[in-house]
Amino acid sequence: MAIGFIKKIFSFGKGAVEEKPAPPQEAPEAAPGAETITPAVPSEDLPDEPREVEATAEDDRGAIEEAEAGAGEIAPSAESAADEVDARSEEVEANAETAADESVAIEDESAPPAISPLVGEMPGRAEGGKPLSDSAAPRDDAATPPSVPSGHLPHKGGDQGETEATAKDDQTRTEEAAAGVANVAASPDTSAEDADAKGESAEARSPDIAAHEDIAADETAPVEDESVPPPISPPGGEMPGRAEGGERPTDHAPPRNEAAIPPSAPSRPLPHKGEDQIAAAPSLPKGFATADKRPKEAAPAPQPKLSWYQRLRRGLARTSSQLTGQITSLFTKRKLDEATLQDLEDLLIQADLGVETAMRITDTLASERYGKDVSGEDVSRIMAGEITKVLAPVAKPLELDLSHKPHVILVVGVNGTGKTTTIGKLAAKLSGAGMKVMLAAGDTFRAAAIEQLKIWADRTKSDIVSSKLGADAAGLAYEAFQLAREKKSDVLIIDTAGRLQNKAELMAELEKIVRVLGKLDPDAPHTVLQTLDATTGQNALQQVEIFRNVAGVSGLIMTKLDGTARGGILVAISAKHKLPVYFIGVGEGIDDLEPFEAKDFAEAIAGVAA
Ligand SMILES: Nc1nc2c(ncn2[C@@H]2O[C@H](COP(=O)(O)OP(=O)(O)OP(=O)(O)O)[C@@H](O)[C@H]2O)c(=O)[nH]1
Repeated sequence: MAIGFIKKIFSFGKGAVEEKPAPPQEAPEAAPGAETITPAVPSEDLPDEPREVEATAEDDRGAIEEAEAGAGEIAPSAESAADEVDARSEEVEANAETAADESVAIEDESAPPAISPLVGEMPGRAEGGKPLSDSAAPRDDAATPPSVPSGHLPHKGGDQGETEATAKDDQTRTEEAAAGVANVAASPDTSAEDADAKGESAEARSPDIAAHEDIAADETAPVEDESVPPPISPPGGEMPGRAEGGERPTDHAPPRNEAAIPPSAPSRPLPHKGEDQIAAAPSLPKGFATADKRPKEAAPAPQPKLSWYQRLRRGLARTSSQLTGQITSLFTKRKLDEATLQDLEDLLIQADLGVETAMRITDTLASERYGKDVSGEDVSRIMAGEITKVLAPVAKPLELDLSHKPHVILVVGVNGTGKTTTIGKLAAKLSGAGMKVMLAAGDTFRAAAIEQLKIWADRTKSDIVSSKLGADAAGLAYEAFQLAREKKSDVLIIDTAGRLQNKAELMAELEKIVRVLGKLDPDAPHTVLQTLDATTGQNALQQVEIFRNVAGVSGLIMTKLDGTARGGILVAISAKHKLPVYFIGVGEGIDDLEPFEAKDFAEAIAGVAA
């Protein structure tokens, strides 16, 4: 009986193969030695195109055994449905024949009957993709694919040689086949069993689905609960003004009578759960809203950026506080006499103000207060006045002669004094005013310097001329000048490598740059800017001296006055060299460059209250 049935089942093979070709040809060799059939391989693992199959005899034997076992199981019920099965077999055969016409692969296939029937007995597939075995949960998708592509089946001996199906694939297919047998037997019998199968299917998916449903149920529950009016509306009723976001209580609702307020009266109709939730939300957020509305004193307020003047004052605070502290202690309970004046002069010189400025201050103080009591405030006021007198003549704007096209600015200075940064700041001001600016990366010693200037050019929308590392800086300056002329730039700013003023070779190179520029225009460079680091102190005086001689420095910019500056030196430099001081740097930002103001600077150094 079982054998006869299997034979019939075999005849499904062709049709079934069309739907789901199995790894067939090895099947005949299958011996009842197969011990296990591993869980199905997901359909994705099944090759869509012919691929090498390497089936082991053991696997196939397993498949056969499984199939037989399946058939055996089927037998009792199948007997009663034998006619239907037969009819079904014929149907499938017919389908198989049709498929055979359509598929050469299947025609050629020497699929052994033992396999085909198993595959063919996947009614679900044959009948519209119903899962092979609903109970084969893990297979689901894997079992669903109606067929292994026909190309997967070995057509010829050569194909067999090439086929290398994994044991897993075979086991999968075999398992499917076995399951199919069960289904075939069951389905003709009663549709009730189908229903059962579906029931199983539902059960099979149930773990997942049930889990989802549970979650859904869990999620739904609170919604349901939230939609239950009593817990929500009482707060609304109790605090009508707050519950509904400030809505006034209804006229009929006694303002403070909780019992009189309908427990479930929402402020507006809630057609469905979603809105219910939204409507319910105000009752919860009330607490949160209150929390949100709490003053945000906990969050640290962002520190407002100090003005440039505040930064200047802070930067010069060390100088000024040290100075004023010493001055105050000097003049406590002392009348102004010669010894006191000498002590004051020493203090001012130590503060880098220079001998000349120190003497001006003491002379003025003596003329006003000699033999009288003197307070620290008196000294600070006089000091600020005298420093202002020194600085005022040098506090000049940077003049640009735009008839030059371009006005060439050469920037020089010791390493790290802020040349490149200052160039960026200047470019920002100029291009911001609508001028056409070109930058030249004349610091060819450091790759980082070139990159740094490129970034500044990018930020300030300036043109940039650069060359490779180690290139001749003078040559680059020359080319940049030519290019700036061609492009009709208003201003060309040339960066140079930082160099110590005592390095003769580097200073000679700087000289060469100036000379080369002069070949294109005798007046070029039209401005030679030297940057001075305000934290340097006395050394800055010497720097100016030497750079002025070598490069013809025509103006100064003091940088880093926002740091622990020793600004007194600028007074000494100004008094001695009388070079214009155009700007001061008060930070690393693009806007942290301020025109130099003598009075501000003087008062900051003298510690006069702002
Ligand atoms: N705080 C502060 N830092 C500044 C100021 N100006 C420049 N700097 C910083 O000083 C450092 C050196 O600046 P650069 O512009 O690279 O100096 P440089 O003269 O071009 O340096 P070299 O190319 O080595 O000669 C950088 O970290 C700048 O951000 C300023 O006004 N204030």
